[in-house]
Formats: sequence, C-alpha cells, structure tokens
Amino acid sequence: MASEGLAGALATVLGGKGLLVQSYDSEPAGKPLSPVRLRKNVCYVVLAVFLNEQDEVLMIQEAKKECRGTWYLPAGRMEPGETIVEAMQREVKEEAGLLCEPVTLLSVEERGACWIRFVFLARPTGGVLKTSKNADAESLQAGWYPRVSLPTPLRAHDVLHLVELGAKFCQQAMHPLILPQELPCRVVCQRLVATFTAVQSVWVLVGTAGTPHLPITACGFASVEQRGGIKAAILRLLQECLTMHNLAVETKGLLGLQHLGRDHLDGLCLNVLVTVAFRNPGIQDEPPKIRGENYFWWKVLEEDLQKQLLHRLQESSIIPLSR
Ligand SMILES: CC(C)=CCC/C(C)=C/CC/C(C)=C/CC/C(C)=C/COP(=O)(O)OP(=O)(O)O
Ligand SMILES: [Mg+2]
Repeated sequence: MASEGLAGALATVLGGKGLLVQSYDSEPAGKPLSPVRLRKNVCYVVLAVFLNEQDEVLMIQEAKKECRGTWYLPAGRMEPGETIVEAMQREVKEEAGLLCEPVTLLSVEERGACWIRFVFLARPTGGVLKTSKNADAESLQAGWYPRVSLPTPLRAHDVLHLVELGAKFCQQAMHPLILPQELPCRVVCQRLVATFTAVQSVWVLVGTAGTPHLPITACGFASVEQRGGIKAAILRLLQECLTMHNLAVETKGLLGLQHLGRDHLDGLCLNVLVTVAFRNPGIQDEPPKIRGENYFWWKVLEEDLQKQLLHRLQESSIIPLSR
C-alpha cells in the first residue's frame, strides 16, 4: 500500500468503517494463535441503553436465580452465529419484548480478550413491552423509568454510569454514530492508529510487512495479557519497535469495530486510536526513533486526514474503551 493506499485505509478507519484483517504484526509469544470461539474461550456481552423523549430509561427486571427481582438494562451473552447487533436485538426482544435498532455503540468494556461487553444506544421500532403477565426465564417484566429515579434494587450499579453516558450522547454526540462492521476475523485483535503529534503535525505508525498498512496486534489469552487487559497487546507491538522507557502511550478509544460472527468466525478487530508521546516535556518535533525495519512513522500531509485526526484526538471524539 503506497501512501495513497495508507491515506485510503486511514480515511476508512476514521470513518468508522472496517478493513479486512490479513495478518498480524505482533502476536503473543508461545503457542500459535488459536481461533476464538464463543462459549469456549471468549464471552461477549451486549447491553442496550434506551432513553425516550420523557427522559425515561428502559429497564428490565431479572428472572435468573442469582439476581431475581433486581433491575438492569437489557443485556446478555452473545450466542454463536450472531452478529453483535443481532445479539443485542435478541436480548432486547427476550428481556423487554421490544424490537429495536441500534443508534450507535456507546462504549466497549473489556476484561482482557476473553470478556468483552458492547454497549449500544438503541431505539425501539416495535414489539410490545413485556409485562409481569408475560414473565418468563428471560425476565420478569420491563418498563420505562425516569432517568433520575430508576427502580431498585439494581442488579449492579454500572447501569448508572451507562445511562448517564447514553443521556450525555443524546444531549450532545461525543463521537460519530458507529456500528459494528460485518467483517470476518479469527482472533481478537486491534488495528492501531498510533499517532505522534507535534505542533499541528501528525504521524501515524505504519507496518511494512507486505504492503504498508495500519499495524495489527493479536490479543493473547495467557494470564499476563489478561491481567493487562487488551492494552497489553498494544504495548507488546510498540515495545517491538520503540524504546518505551521515555514514552507515554495512551489508548484514547475506539474508532470502530469489526466482527462477523458467522461461519465460526467469532474473532473481532477493534480499530483503536492510540497516542505516543515523550514523557519529558520539551520541544520534541520528531516522533521517537523506530528500531528495525518492520515499521515507520508516516507523516500525514493530507490536510483533511490531518484535520480529522487532530480533531478526534483533541476532542476525544471516540468510543470509550474501558476496563
Ligand atoms: C463483561 C464486561 C467486560 C464487563 C462487565 C461489567 C460489570 C462490572 C458488570 C456488573 C456486574 C454484572 C451485571 C455482571 C454480569 C456480566 C454478564 C456475564 C452479563 C451477561 O448478561 P446476563 O444478563 O447475565 O446474561 P443473559 O441475559 O444471557 O442470561
Ligand atoms: Mg440478561
């Protein structure tokens, strides 16, 4: 991929779209990567935040033994063969009785590659709200409740922050509307838009294996990588080409997400925006030196891309990716 191709790839990823994952620039040490499989080595959870014009939130009352009677947002585990959006729509139908469409991903949370939760802002498109008469194993009932007085007891208090995130987005969108892109992937991996900035200039890290491309790091399941969360895979890749002790690396968030879920392809690729900066203050007008031949810093000269990147960085206009 020449610089023209790189510019196209960067524009695609900044636009929340996806690109095929061809290979990995960095892989965990040890055993070769095995494909990820739902119910075997990964658990993905979907959750939906609904807010109506009366500032009410759609809540469901849990039926499961371990949390029976408590209130939560519609949420549940993804099943093999589903896309992320299909899983969210199924959980909402099962637990709240409603048909819905996603508005945007609001947040992605992870506990390493083996446990990832996708949080959507969604809107109802039909169906019938589940009442206590229709209680079943999925939920006891569903209802709309004022955002400032949610029903209790809550199953867990994380709903409070997720509802606030949804409300904030409805008042003022923090990032563009982003939905998962249906593209196949065998493992959990991250495509890095790793940036270095200096007075209105921005560089992006590029992998050279094959044609120049935005580098991809595969996430591992060993306990050392689980402890560090999926950020460990980013640091591994950067350690392979940069001297890290004088650098600060920050994962700013997600530009997009790709996953297929069909044909036993349960992996996914998170397109992440990362900053690399020198720890020591002072004028640093060139990016840190790269060791070896596998990467280079590409100075983004295309005005539109440069502007977009700086805007996304300065305004934190990205989907939060948290642990
Ligand atoms: C999954 C990740 C990355 C984060 C969880 C974030 C936290 C701390 C949540 C609060 C505690 C809680 C409710 C944990 C349950 C997580 C889980 C396994 C949800 C699956 O959803 P369920 O509603 O239990 O599944 P079903 O609806 O499929 O039965
Ligand atoms: Mg559930």
